[in-house]
Amino acid sequence: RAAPAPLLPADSSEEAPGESSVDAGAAGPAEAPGGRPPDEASGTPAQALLLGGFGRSRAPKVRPFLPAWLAEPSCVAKNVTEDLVPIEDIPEVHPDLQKRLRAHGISSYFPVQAAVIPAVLESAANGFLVGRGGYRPSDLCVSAPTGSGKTLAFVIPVVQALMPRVVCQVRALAVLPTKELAQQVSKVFNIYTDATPLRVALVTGQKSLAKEQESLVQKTANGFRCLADIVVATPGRLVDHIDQTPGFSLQQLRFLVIDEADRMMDSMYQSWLPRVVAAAFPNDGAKGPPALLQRRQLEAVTAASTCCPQMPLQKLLFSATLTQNPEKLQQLGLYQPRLFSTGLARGGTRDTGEDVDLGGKYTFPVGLMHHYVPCSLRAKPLVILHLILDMNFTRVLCFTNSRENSHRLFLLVQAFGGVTVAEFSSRLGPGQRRTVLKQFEQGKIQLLISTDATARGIDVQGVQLVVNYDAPQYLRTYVHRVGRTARAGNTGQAFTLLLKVQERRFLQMLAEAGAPELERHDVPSKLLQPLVPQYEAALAQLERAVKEERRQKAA
Ligand SMILES: Nc1ncnc2c1ncn2[C@@H]1O[C@H](COP(=O)(O)OP(=O)(O)OP(=O)(O)O)[C@@H](O)[C@H]1O
Repeated sequence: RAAPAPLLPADSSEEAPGESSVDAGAAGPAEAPGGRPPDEASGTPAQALLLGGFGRSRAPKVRPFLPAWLAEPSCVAKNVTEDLVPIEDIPEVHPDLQKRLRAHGISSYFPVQAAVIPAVLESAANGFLVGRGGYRPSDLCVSAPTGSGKTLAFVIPVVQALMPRVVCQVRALAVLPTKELAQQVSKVFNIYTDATPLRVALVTGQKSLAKEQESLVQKTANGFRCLADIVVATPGRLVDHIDQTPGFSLQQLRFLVIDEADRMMDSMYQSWLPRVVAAAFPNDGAKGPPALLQRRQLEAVTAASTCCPQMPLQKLLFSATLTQNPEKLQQLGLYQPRLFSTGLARGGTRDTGEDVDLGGKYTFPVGLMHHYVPCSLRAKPLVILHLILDMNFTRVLCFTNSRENSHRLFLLVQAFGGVTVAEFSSRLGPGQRRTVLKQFEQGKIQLLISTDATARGIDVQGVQLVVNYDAPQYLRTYVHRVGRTARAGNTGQAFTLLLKVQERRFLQMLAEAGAPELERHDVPSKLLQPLVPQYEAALAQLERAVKEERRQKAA
């Protein structure tokens, strides 16, 4: 079996954990040190069949060759407790916004904010209609750990850049993968636009299309009036409005924020971006002399193309797990991109050929402690009950890999009693999901059992513990799940329950990602024993509940 060497191993473990560790024995001939072909290096004649020598050795790791902007990012400190920048040290931020920040208990910027806010403000230094010196500003990509304050890193400069606008038009669009996340981001925009004339609209499908249309445009005697400066949307609903809302125009769009950018590039979401970009340019193409500041589809940058200032469409990408795969990033059509990163750069640059290794593949919050619990399939529910009942955690977020698993575990814990428990998955309607999250935030729910619907971006204060009841399949999923705790400089714990067969691959996947070593946490059976009688009664009750649900479904 000759496995081709991965072109871009930087992303491989994300898609298929463990596959990056191809052993040399199976991988076929690899190049020997010094670049000689293997036969020559070993002195073995070509075509010779080697008997014995079955020792395994690791195939040399292929280093990705990255474009300079990816290989040489602007480095951002990752410790949000140490590298704070007092608000007054960034005087470019409008005094009203500074006041608002203080009113919300923020006296210093986190490192990612201190780096990104001035960069975005600089690109709008001459007003939002043209970039500095009339040139189109760079698109920005930001890769920083979960809970490091990426939301404010775009909210503050976008609000400030749009504050002097005279006519209401959609000038900023933030696209997020889920309704809950979009709602969370629109809340933050609302806080900072509150005392300004700017209006924020949320389009996620939580309300009817007609209701959302009413918040976007108003019919007038001679056309339509725009009612939103900033639109926060999920991709599907956004495309619905592009197609079906008369008068909804993105032709004045100045900022396109793509939060959770790696997720938004996944195949299921891909088609929304070309639709938005097409909607941001005039329909009549590039024929005829352009009107002042009229945007034209980007061609080669030449003296002629830069002499007519046009309103830029600047893309701002954010994620804790931003891909380094240039092919994936290319789909976004980034313009002279700039990367801010807390430790992503690896790979050679064309100029120096040197490696820039800033640590692991992704960075984790400094206050996060990672553990794993070796256990059998049967003991899993007991282990989670032990963690909650005996270790006194009061706000626990527990992830499973499917909504069925979430539901059953929820029914089981509920039947066991003694824990306030709820589930969160697509089984619930949007309204119910909102209520559950609110109750969890208010501390009314001790254990929230969830699918990956809450794995990304959701910012719930005070989560002390994340449990991976089912081990996540992908590295990215792990990063986001455990990132629901230890946010904004707080500490937190993450426990992953691992079956014997999962242990080696999982630990290897995390080691390759640069996660701090997972501490092994054994739960001896004598600690679980006292829970067994009540647990068995709960199992019997679960069986009855599942049968009843099946009966109701069939009826
Ligand atoms: N400068 C600051 N000082 C104190 N708290 C802050 C600051 N900036 C942000 N926060 C708080 O930190 C928390 C995490 O911020 P945010 O949700 O923006 O993180 P994030 O980097 O987007 O995380 P994720 O990758 O999980 O989406 C929020 O509760 C936010 O209010």
